[in-house]
Amino acid sequence: IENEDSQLASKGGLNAEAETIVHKDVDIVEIDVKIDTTEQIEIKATGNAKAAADTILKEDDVTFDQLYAEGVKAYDNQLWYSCATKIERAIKDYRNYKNVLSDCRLDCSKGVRSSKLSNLTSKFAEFTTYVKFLTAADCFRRCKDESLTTHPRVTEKLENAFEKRKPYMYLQFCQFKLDRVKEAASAAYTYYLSNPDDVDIKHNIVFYRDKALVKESDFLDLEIKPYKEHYIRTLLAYGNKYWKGVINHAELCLEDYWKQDERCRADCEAQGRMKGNEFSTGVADLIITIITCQLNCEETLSVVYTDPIQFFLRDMFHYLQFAYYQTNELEKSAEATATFLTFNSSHAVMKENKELLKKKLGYTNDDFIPRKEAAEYLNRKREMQDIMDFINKNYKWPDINEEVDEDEFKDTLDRMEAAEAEHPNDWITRYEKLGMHLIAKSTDLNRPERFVTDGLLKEEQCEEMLILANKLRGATQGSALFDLKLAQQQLLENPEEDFEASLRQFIRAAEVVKHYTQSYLEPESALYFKYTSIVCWSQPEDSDVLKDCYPQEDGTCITFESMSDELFSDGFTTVTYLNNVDEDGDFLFLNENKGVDSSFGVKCGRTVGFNTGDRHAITVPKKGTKRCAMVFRYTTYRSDDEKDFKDLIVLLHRVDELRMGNAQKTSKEVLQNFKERGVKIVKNGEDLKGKERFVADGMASDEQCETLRNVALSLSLLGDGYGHLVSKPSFISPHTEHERYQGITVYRATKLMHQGLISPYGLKSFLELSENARLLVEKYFNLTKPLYFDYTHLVCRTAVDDSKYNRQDLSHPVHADNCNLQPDGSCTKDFPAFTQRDYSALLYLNSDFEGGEFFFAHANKSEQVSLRPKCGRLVGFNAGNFHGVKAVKSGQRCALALWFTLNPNFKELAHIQARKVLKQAEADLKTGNQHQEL
Ligand SMILES: O=C(O)CCC(=O)C(=O)O
Ligand SMILES: [Fe+2]
Repeated sequence: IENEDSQLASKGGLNAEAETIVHKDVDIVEIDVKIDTTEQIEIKATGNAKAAADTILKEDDVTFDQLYAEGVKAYDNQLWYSCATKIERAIKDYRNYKNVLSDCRLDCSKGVRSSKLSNLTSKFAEFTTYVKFLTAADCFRRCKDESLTTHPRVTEKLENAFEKRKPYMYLQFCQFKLDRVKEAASAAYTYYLSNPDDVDIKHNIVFYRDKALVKESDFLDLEIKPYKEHYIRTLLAYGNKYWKGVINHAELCLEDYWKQDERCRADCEAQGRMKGNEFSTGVADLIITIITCQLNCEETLSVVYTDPIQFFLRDMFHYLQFAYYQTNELEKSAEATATFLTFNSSHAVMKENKELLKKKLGYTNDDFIPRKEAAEYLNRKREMQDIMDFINKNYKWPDINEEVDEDEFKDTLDRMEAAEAEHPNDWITRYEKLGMHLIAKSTDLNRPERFVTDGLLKEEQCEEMLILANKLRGATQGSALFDLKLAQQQLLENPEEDFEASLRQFIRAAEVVKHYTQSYLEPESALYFKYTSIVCWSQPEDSDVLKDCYPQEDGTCITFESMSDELFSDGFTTVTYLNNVDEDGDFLFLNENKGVDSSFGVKCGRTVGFNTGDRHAITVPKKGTKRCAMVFRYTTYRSDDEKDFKDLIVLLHRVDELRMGNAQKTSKEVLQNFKERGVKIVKNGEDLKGKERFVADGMASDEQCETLRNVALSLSLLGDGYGHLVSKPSFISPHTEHERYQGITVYRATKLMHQGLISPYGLKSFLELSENARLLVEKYFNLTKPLYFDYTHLVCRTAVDDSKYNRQDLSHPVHADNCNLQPDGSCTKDFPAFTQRDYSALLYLNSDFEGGEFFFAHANKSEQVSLRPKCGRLVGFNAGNFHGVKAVKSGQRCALALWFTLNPNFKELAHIQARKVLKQAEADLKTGNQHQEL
């Protein structure tokens, strides 16, 4: 029989764990305990009169709250004996108290103990639930009253202290002072297990071991539960190949485990407090807290030392299976096998073991019956998980300001105020969601209107913008400048498409930064561009030119005296960096004494905003390094709006029209051409119940589908280690946790081809299929203006847990691609939707998966018509149509997703670059040249 020996052995017994506690050799001569006693002192608030009375009360009547307070007092007074006994008794009484409560919960829920209300019934359904609560409450209170002679005063703080084993810290010290070193060592160890990060306790343990010479085996966990002890002994016996011992302890471990699990779940009822005064919402939220707590029991109980042990419960059946096999109790071994497999049915080793047992016992599958307790346990766990999955998807969680009661009201107000300060307005919050993160605001930066925000440009946008920076005009004083005048001139001379696209990127980036700035500043009137440029700084040839002046972001260098001391009412500046500068190159906000108020490093996408009159400077980067940024100036006067900016836009349109006009073919011609190549329109708008919709088959061959699928998956083959090249693929789908979602853009694919990780053929297919799709959509809808790629994404969605779950969710919820679908069914064309998208298409690459149908939907999100994807099938539609994707229940669904725009400003630059790179690669292939760096 096989067994993952190494895996089982490496679970680590007592020794392995003990090492982590005591290995650090710290030299301590005197034991040093720091205990903050202030918080315990206030526990004594039971009142002096009562405390005095307690001393004459029978010992049994004193409860842990008082015992603990008295113990701490004795500690303060250095009465070590009293301290040790009081604290020990407090611990015992607390344990007893907790046990009574969970016994009561269990007895009441099992009906072992009845309530005086048990005869109360109602024929009305709505009262049955009430009666159930009433009966349970009555039972619990009576039980508590009967079982506890005196009632402790328990606060949350006190309970936390006991749960975190804080009394053991005192006990440890008092025992030590009484020269009971072994007891002290165990108390210290017990405290350590719940507070493994506590440095003091680690030192003390080292002291006990090295200086007081306490044997490792004498460090006992004084709070250990029987099942944990049996677990440890199971492992020890297993290590010694003492199979009878393994069986004995593993069985005892499980027996106690089931009891502890029941208790743990029952104790969850004490979790959480009811919020608000609305019955249904208060109770419902509480129920969710309870279920969440119950789902955590497995992890809580699997902590034997300081961390949860993975597969603790499941692996007990592995030990049992193996031990029973060794002692030739094959039926029991088979039972353990069956039980293990209910935890994990696809465990390879266990499956092999099962086959072996089948042969030996002449068993069929039906003879493998798991243990009842385990089967029940797992059923319950799955049920709870399903409920919570469903809740997480569909439940309306409380809003912040919903149902606040008096006490909480102030707190809520404070929180709202804080949130308000955090997010100056709603726009900024929305930007944050897009990864644009405000890292410092004016209140942090000492002067009004200053801010620093990260993430305003993506890495690829920076790269594209640097292409423009490379066309910079003459260096004066170490800075060089690119402005829109120069851009226009160059475009006229040489209207290349990639230059055109870079300029469009620049304009778009400028618009984003302007919008962000305006949102942040909330000026009375709108902001207009006054000046837009790209400035790069590097060390000047002659370092003297920077000697008596402060280099500025706009490329100038001025004296401190010529800096303005006043903020302008109508001038604002932003600087958005285009590259990462590792050393130097910092941005500095200055104060009136020439000092630095604050400074920031330079990285792609970071944006600094300030009033144009504000004092600032930069440090010039070290030799050989360039520091580039887009520098924009704004005004609040419309009449000052930058003329160059507008002229450039007009010019770009003209250049584009000219190029497209030359290549235009009629729709009829193009569609005929597609038909001849085997493309068939299989469904039109009428079939699909919507105006601008169609389905075409034959848009890709099996071979092309396969090639594209490989391109889509090439990223995940990379794994880590290419962090500089690819951001980690997002493995969990943004839409559902039941699917993995991997995608690749044209930009990434081009980079990967350059690295030799995707073949030129792969990239070529990617571009060709995209272009065919674009052309078909443009011509099918008979558009009179050219249609451009806006964004192209090759994506696979993979079911992670196969069809085990009866999934209620969608692979992609109903949405439109260019607006925000509102609950009332309307769709608003505003931020953060990609409003520039006019048409969408999906080219499917395979059909060997379950579920995953595409569907068009009504405004209320219900299904209208659905389609099964298959290789070569294309669905094209107006981007305003509502649509979604059903759950991918098993297997992997890959598609080429394409979004198009009629606005040339949003042209996806990556296609143009990719074509260029590909052309070069093909030429190189012919001549046998190596690729050159991008
Ligand atoms: O994959 C599909 O069928 C549709 C995906 C989609 O609608 C989207 O990504 O916006
Ligand atoms: Fe979509």
